[in-house]
This record gives sequence, structure tokens and C-alpha cells, in this order.
Amino acid sequence: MQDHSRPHRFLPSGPLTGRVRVPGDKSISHRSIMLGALAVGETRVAGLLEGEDVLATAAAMQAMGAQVERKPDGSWSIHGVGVGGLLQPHSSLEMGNSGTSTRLLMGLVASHGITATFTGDASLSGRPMGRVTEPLSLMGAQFHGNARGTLPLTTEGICPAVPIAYRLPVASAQVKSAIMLAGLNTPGITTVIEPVPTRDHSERMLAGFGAKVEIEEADGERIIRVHGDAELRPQEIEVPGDPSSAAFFAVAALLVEGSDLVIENVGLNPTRAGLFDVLRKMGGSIEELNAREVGGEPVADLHVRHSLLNGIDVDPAIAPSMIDEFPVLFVAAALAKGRTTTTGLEELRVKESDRIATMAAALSGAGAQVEERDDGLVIHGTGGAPLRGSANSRTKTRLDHRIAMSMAIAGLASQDGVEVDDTRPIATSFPNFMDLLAGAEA
Ligand SMILES: O=C(O)C1=C[C@@H](OP(=O)(O)O)[C@@H](O)[C@H](O)C1
Ligand SMILES: C=C(OP(=O)(O)O)C(=O)O
Repeated sequence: MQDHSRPHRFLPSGPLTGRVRVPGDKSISHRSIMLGALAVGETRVAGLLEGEDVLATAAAMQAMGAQVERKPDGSWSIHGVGVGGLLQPHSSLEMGNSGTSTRLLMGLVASHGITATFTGDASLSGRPMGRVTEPLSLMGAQFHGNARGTLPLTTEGICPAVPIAYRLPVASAQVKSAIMLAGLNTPGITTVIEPVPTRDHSERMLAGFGAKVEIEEADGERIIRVHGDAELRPQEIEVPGDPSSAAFFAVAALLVEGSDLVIENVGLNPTRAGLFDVLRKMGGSIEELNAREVGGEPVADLHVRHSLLNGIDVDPAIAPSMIDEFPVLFVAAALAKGRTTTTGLEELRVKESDRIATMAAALSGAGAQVEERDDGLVIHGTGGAPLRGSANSRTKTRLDHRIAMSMAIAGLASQDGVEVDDTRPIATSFPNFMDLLAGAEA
């Protein structure tokens, strides 16, 4: 078979300076299209992330009857079909690499009287879907596929579905959102209980679209109630910059001597911004400028300056608010002074790759001192000295965009560069990453 992978060697860099603007938030972009597709009338979205994952959501919503198109000014227009109006897709829904598309769309299909088959790439086809098929089965949907509960899977929706009250067994915004979306076309009230708060974009956006969503906080838990038979009103949405993408530039500027960089328009929803707090605790200089609200989300420009970081014990309670940022935090820790310990990160093993094992291997190859534990990594940092890997070492990306970008940043802070075996997965969440990085280094 022909190898189409696109390797790249990320070389040590000069200071990162000036201003950069990262693309729109991936979570909010997915939800903008899904909710726009459920509203009757035209929803307009500015700043949508045009990454492969979001485009998979757009294609799926189109296959189920919505009109989704990019306008000449770069904004997106969605003409929705209304809650309950999704149509039977004629062919299987190709989800590519995207867990968010798959799990949230299974929720939508579950309470419509339609059947859809979900397929994905090799990475997505290894990820657990039982976490959504279990609650959605309690609502009456049926699933047909393999015994492992992985893609390809066919969801046979039911209308009317049965409202449930479900306590999340894993801290997952995708599972929460799948149930909430199923609840929109279900009579009565669908309840999700979150023992640990996760990103709350679905709650904020559903309320913005006019759905009735009640949130109660009790004893550290969040109880979310979605009123069914909802009617969504079309919206004008401006998507803030993705903090998970800004993370790579923030860590790069902290690590590379002489850097002084402003990252503009970064979403700082408290359920997403954990990494910046951890980096500040490590001694990183990250200032918030021009704090404001964009699309119902807190946003600021981040002013990041080169800093000597100190290793720390990362409190596992912060994990959900930075769940996608651990790979790049591991890179920061590899250059910090002293030991960084992370725990409670079992969820990282079921992302696009096993991010604990993949980063342990990648960082060791790049010359870092890393110990792998079941639920995290212990990293002994260099104290700011560049990483020195063996000359022939090559990062295995394992179809995981965050590994590719994290090791790109490790390359900037290395003696002789870091070779990444395949940069193609970067396009799933941050298509212009390489250009933006090259521009900031200039
Ligand atoms: O709801 C979302 O948009 C997401 C939730 C998180 O996944 P989990 O819910 O599996 O933690 C995150 O890792 C993913 O990138 C996006
Ligand atoms: C885990 C991620 O995405 P998803 O679950 O949507 O594939 C991610 O973007 O890091």
C-alpha cells in the first residue's frame, strides 16, 4: 500500500513574537452546525473552524436534510429542518477522526425516527462508543454493530423516545451533550447529572437557541434538565478562538527564549481554560488583555512571554477543564525545572490515540525523562535546556493531531529538531497551524 503520510522535522526556533489569531473553537463550531440544523430558518456563523472534524459534522447534517454552506465572505449559513425534522440519510455518515461528531450525532439520531450508520478512520474505529450507546439505549434507541461497541455502528432512532435521568459514569461533555441533544426531541424532561463539571458549551448554546435548559448545582454536582419537544430559533453566532489551539502557541512562547507573543481572541470559558492556570502556577507569564464576551463566551487576548517553568503536581480535579491540553502540558513539563506529576488521566487513553503512551514514547524519543503510570506521566524536566533526542528518533503521531502539534512545539525547544512522522492529522482541528507557526517564528 502506498504511504501518504507527510513527515516533517520541526527545528529549533528563534523567538515567537507579534500577534497570532487561532481558528474558531472546535466544540462550539460542531454545535453551531448541529443546533443551526435543528432551528427553522437561517443561522449564520462567523469564525467557524473549517477543520476536517467540523466539516464531517457539516456533511452529516446536510445528509440529514439541513442546508449548510460557506458564503463568499467566509461565514457559514445553515438552514435548519426543525427539531424532529431530520431526514433519513441515504448513505453512511463518514465521521473521519472526530469523536465529537460521532457521539453528539448519535444523540440526535437516537430520538428521531431514522436510522444512520456511522463510520470512521482507524483511530475513531478503536474508540469506545458504549458510553453513549448505553444511555441512548435507555431512551429507546437501538444500536447494531460489533460486540466491542466500536464503529462502524448503526443507530436506529425512535420517536417518541423516553426521557431519562442519567448520572455520567465518566467525565465527558460528549456523553452529556449526546443525551441533551436526544432530549430535545423527546417528550418531558431529560436529566443529566454530572458529578464533575465538563465543558458547558451545549448548555450555553442551547439556551441561546431558545431551548429550555435548567442547571442546578448541588454538592459539587451539576444537574442539567432539558425540556423536550423544543423549538430552536435561528441565531447569529460568532465563534471565539479555540483555547485548545491557542495552547500550542502559549507553550511555544513560554519555552522559546526571547518570545513575546499575543494570541488574540482566545475563548476562556472556565470549563476550558485549565491549562493557562496550570502554566501560570508553573511560573509562566500569561496575561489576559482586553477581556470581553464573544458569542456568550468569555474571551481575551493572551500576552505570553518566555518564562522559566517549575515542575508541579497537577491537581487531577482540573483535568476536565484541560482534557485536550495534556500532551502540550507534557512538553512544557519536559523543559521545566524539576518534576511534574500528573494523575487521574485515564480518559487520555481513549482519545484519538492513547495519549499517555503516545506522549511517553514521543517525549522519550526526543530526549525527555518520562515515567509512564496507569493514570498519567511523571516528567523530570531539563530546567530550560533544549531537548536532545537520538538523531534517528521519529515521533509516532498515531493519527492524533494533538500529538503532532505538541511534538512540533517540542521541536522548537530542542537542540537538533524533532521529526514528526505524519502532520496530516493536524488538519482535523487546526488546518493553518504550520503557516501560523512559521509566521510567528519569523
Ligand atoms: O464535547 C466536546 O466538544 C469535546 C469533549 C471532550 O471529549 P470527552 O467528552 O470525550 O471528554 C474533548 O476531548 C473533545 O475534544 C471535545
Ligand atoms: C479528543 C479530541 O477530539 P474528538 O474526541 O472530537 O475526536 C481532541 O480534539 O483532542
